[in-house]
Amino acid sequence: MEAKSSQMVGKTKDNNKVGVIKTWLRKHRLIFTGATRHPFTLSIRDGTVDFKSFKKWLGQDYIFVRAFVPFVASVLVKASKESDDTSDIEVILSGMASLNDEIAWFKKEASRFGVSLTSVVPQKANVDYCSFLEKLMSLEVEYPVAMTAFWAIEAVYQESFAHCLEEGSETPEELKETCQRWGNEGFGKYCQSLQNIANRCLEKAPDNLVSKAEVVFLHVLEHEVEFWNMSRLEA
Ligand SMILES: Cc1ncc(CNC=O)c(N)n1
Repeated sequence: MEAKSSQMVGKTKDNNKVGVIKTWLRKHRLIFTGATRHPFTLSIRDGTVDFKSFKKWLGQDYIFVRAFVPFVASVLVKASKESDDTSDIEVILSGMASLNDEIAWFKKEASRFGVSLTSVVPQKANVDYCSFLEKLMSLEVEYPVAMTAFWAIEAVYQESFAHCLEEGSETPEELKETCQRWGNEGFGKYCQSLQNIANRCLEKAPDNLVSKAEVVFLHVLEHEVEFWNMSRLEA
């Protein structure tokens, strides 16, 4: 088999076969694993999680999700203008619909855990992540770049929480619903659809856009790690 450098970017033969995103996942595997196998989610999986940490994450994530809605709406607008495939809209719209359920779920879950969502103060990592989203909402950000960010944001949660439901995990009963929300098979398929859309866009995109999207992907991973880090109680 011909060895191809994993550093090769752009339209190599390999990219066209496995997709740009797969090549990035290989190239940046350690960083991706840092986001999807974080000590916080691993502590959920092994049952040692501190519920205070969980509550802290819950309150912060509610704020994030509220900011995520207009971001997804901005991706929808870009798709309606720039996409050559009408099914993109349907996938993005289904994501928006689940965010509607998700907001209701956060409210229910917060009351179950005694977290007051109206008094949550956004922490620095959250503010930083939300302003990153804000920048991506700009009309100047191209559809393939925004789509890559969208996929990466969803994929980190999917991979993280699916791991908490795998055979051998000892996730506490009270947290299984949370893990199900992002770790279920349907959410996995939705993330795969987002990845397919991003791949298709990236394959047609000029090299400079592909590089830009790769940088955005890495930024998402950094923000996700910082976001999980917030659940540390001393933070
Ligand atoms: C910080 C963060 N990243 C990704 C997600 C998952 N997307 C929507 O729920 C989330 N809830 N929070």
